[in-house]
Amino acid sequence: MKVCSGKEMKQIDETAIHKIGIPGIVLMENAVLAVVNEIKKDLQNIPKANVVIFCGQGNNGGDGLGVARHLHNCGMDVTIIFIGDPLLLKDDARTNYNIAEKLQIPKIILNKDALIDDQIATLIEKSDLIVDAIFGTGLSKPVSGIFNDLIDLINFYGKYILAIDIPSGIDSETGAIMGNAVKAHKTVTLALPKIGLYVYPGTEYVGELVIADIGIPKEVIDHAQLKMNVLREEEVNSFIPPRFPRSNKGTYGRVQVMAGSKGMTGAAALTCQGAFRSGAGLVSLGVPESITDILQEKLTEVITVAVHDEDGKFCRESFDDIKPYLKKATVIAAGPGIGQGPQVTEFMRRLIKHARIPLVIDADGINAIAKNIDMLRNLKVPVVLTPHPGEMGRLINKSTEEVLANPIDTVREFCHKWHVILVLKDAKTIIGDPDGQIYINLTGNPGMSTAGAGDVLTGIIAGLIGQGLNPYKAAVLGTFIHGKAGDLAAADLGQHGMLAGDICNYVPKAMKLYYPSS
Ligand SMILES: NC(=O)C1=CN([C@@H]2O[C@H](COP(=O)(O)OP(=O)(O)OC[C@H]3O[C@@H](n4cnc5c(N)ncnc54)[C@H](O)[C@@H]3O)[C@@H](O)[C@H]2O)[C@H](O)CC1
Ligand SMILES: [K+]
Repeated sequence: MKVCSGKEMKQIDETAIHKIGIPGIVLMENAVLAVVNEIKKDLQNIPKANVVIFCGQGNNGGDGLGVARHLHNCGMDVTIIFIGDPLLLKDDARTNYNIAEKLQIPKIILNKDALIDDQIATLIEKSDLIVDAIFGTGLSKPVSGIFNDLIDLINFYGKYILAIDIPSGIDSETGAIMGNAVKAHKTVTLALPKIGLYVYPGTEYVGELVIADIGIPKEVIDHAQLKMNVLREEEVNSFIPPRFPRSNKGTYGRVQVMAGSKGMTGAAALTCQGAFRSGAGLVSLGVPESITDILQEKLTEVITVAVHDEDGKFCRESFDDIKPYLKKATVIAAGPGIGQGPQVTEFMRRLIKHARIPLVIDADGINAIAKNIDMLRNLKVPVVLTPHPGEMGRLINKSTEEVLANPIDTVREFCHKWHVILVLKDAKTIIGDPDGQIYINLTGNPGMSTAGAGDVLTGIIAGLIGQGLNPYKAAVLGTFIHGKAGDLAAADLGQHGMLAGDICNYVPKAMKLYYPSS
């Protein structure tokens, strides 16, 4: 599903109004009715519920004023708290204000210099529900003064809070908290979800997210050519590579894994298992000679190929040994547990230079690239890199903090510059492609912060590419399934003790949720 910034939403809104001819008040009324619908569900067991609606002087406030009218009509006890100057209201918001005034819905007007007295606190304390319609996508500067104090007060009483479009105080494009923000239990976002609802820290203020259709034509949304996306549960099935009744192991690809070093055999094993668990037909593991026996012992289904070894690590000559096997493979997964050093870097350089099938590169494979970024020049095949923020920082000579301060732009710029697919792993993993498309992943949990989880992801993505999925879709689906497997593992075992191997073992069940015939 497409996701947008406030600016993009405004543009879409204007196209619907001015080019298509849908009156703005129709869109606002659709928004209002969607919010009212949610409120009725939330308050169904409370007769004559007490609702306080905080309204700003923009269109978000206009939505809130419309909601006040409908709830008043249903017999609820509604109070509007309007912050700002009613004379500055425009168009549709003014219309809803005038209607509320004619209906004499109880209202308190606070100008921006007003003092918040006990009356407001008492109203909040007595309420069954608070509606936050102070700011929506039009938030343009940090929240201060009376707005800041009101937000503190709204959050203080622990009442059920429903935010319209986006909790007031969150930047719709970056998810930044602009000084202070309403901590909602539910957010009803209008038309398309806003980026800031999915990105930290804003995402922690959203509560349950409801996406409300307000009648903007599909054509208008398509025309906007939005680049931000989330993969929603109902879309997953269309990404999963099919199983065919008449097929054999060759149908589902051969993944060539290059992983492991002395003391790091587990990384190689998990990568191979990740590939198999996501549905790969064959997995072959190229591994430094001295640790081959250990991996043969660990891995029953995997073919192992011993390659030249220097101090238990891959080296320049390892590539010559693996070259004949690359001809038979569909995709390469390289990097987990390979360690560091000049020989490892040289191995990675040769692998990237000569590969003629897609590559998925993780961990020390990425560190090798960071030492010699020129390896990424003139790529002839799709390359998927799966860095965590630290590895990402090394790729672009920035600190982890700098990467985390702006993860989406970081991904976008790197993908564009180097023509690669990037999976920036974090609590909300971001997946970018060279054309500027970005997915924010919504699955996963803190239990997945455990050694080896990344190796499993590398294997899953490679396994999906092996089954014929295009590498970007494989990166998006692989990240989603990896997170879902983690969620299933956590549901069964709890977050504290789950292991990377558990995540791997739940991958088949995670895929089965979206491909039930398997
Ligand atoms: N998605 C749609 O198609 C529809 C959205 N609707 C709603 O409209 C808002 C966006 O409305 P807009 O008027 O552009 O902005 P806001 O209401 O968010 O606020 C603007 C208002 O607030 C002032 N302001 C901004 N930041 C601050 C600040 N930090 N301190 C004080 N004042 C501030 C600004 O100057 C303006 O006066 C969208 O979110 C939806 O809720 C439509 O109702 C339906 C169609
Ligand atoms: K709001």
